[in-house]
Parts: sequence; structure tokens; C-alpha cells
Amino acid sequence: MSAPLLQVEHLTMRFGGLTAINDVSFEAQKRQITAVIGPNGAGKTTVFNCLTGFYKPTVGRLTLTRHETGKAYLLERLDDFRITQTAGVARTFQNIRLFAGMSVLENLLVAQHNRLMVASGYSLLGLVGWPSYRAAEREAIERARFWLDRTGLLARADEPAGSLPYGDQRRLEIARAMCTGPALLCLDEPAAGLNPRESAELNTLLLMIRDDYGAGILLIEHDMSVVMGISDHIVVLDYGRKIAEGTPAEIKANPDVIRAYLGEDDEAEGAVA
Ligand SMILES: Nc1ncnc2c1ncn2[C@@H]1O[C@H](COP(=O)(O)OP(=O)(O)OP(=O)(O)O)[C@@H](O)[C@H]1O
Repeated sequence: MSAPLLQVEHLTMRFGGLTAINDVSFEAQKRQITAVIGPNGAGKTTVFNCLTGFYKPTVGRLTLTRHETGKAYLLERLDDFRITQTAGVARTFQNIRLFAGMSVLENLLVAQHNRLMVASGYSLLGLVGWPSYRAAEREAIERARFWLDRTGLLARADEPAGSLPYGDQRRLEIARAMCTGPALLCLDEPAAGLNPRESAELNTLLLMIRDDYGAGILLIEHDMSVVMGISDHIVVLDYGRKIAEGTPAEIKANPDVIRAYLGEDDEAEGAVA
């Protein structure tokens, strides 16, 4: 059997005396949506920050295997820009981080800056319109238009990103991440602030990215209609520890998960339903 797309082994992250992640191991597969869920403060975003180079884990090994080349990368040893560029891990953030004053299209071209710099030979070739640079620039625009089309934003390509409605900005962030050509797409609460119709559209978009594009998706999400509706596999964290993993049906029925979400007093009925 081939190696998993992502293998997290014994991940531990301490901040001074606080252990935010405590010996967590799990895998994420290509062409699968893996959700990481858990109550507030469980350590979900810290896992993402370790995977994407924002934090260097205190302990643990994070292996990303690109099946098209057979190469494996130890993410904890790579600089953050190499994690995106070489290992192919892209992410979106809990709080939207777009260039608000730039157009929608420009936001997607900035994401491809690195490819364009390589094509320019890191010199003036870009400015003088060298053919290889012009070809790379055309490709970057085509790629951007492809993802704008897939995210339903093509008609808004020339509008400032900051003027888009909230749900459109969330989809633009995903389009921007996809323009980097990721093997693994990490989404931090992509459904936050979306209405039910927008959440349903997000589900369709993520399933398309999984099925048509073949990326693996790692998803942090509190909206259980998204998590239970589209996840292939769910990992549950509580107080920095993994307390369960399995299919949506298994997670819904898991007593430890129900206890973590409901607390002892059974107040939040249906939290993982
Ligand atoms: N840079 C940091 N310095 C100190 N403590 C931190 C840091 N980052 C996270 N933590 C702590 O680690 C714990 C886990 O936080 P994290 O943001 O990963 O949780 P989460 O599951 O993503 O929560 P939420 O669902 O509320 O976003 C929290 O107690 C948090 O305060």
C-alpha cells in the first residue's frame, strides 16, 4: 500500500507550561476530506500552524508524500515557503487574509508570484517581456481564471477583493490556495460566517476539489452540517489529545466525543448530530 499523503506522528506542541497538542498521530489521504474537530481550544489551529511552518513542533514528525513524484518531505524541517512551494501544502485562515485593495484576479496572481519569479530568472526578463516569462504569465492568468470560474467568481475578477460579500471572500481564499497547485489543502473554518445556502455551496466546491482535482483536504470546522456531510474521515481532539477518529457515523456514535462536546450536564444537545 502506498504511503499516506500526510502522516502526523506523535505531534506535541508546548507553549511554556501549556501543552496545546499532546502526542497526536493521524493520517490524511489523497482524494479524501479529513476533518479535525473538537471544542474551542482543543488544539486544531495549532496542528495547522505546525503543518504549515508557523510553529516548529516541540516533538513529532510530519511527513507529506507527493505521489506523483514519490518524494516525501518532513514538514517540520522545511521553511514555511518551501512547505507551500515544494511540499505542496496550502492553507486558508480562520480570519480572512486577502489583499483587500487588490482586484480578485490580482489576489490570485500574487499567489503564483513564485512561479513567475522563476520564469523571469529572478532578473529583468519579466520587465522586458521575455517569451518564457510571458508564457508563464499567461498560464498564471489561465489558472486564476479556471479557479475563479470553479468558485463562481469570474464575473467579479476586476472588483477589489475587499468589496466582495463575505461568502465570496471565503471562496476567493480557497481559489487562491488552489492556484498554488497544492497536494494538501488545509482549510481553517471555511464555513465560519456563511449562511446555510453558502455552506451547501462550500460543500459542493470542496467535493469538486477532492474528486476532480484529486487533492487531499484537511478541514477544521465547527459547522457539523459541513463536517458530517462531506468528510471521509474525522479526527477528534480535546484538550490537545486525540480522543477519537473514524467515519462520520462512527464519530456521531462515539461516547467520548459526545461527552467532550456536551460536557457532563448534557446541555448542548445534538452538538455533533
Ligand atoms: N502562540 C501561542 N502561545 C500560547 N498559547 C497558545 C498559542 N497558540 C495557541 N495557544 C493555546 O493552545 C491551545 C489550543 O489553541 P488552538 O487555537 O489550537 O485551539 P483550537 O482548537 O483551534 O480552538 P478554536 O476552535 O477556538 O479555534 C489554547 O489553549 C491556546 O490558548
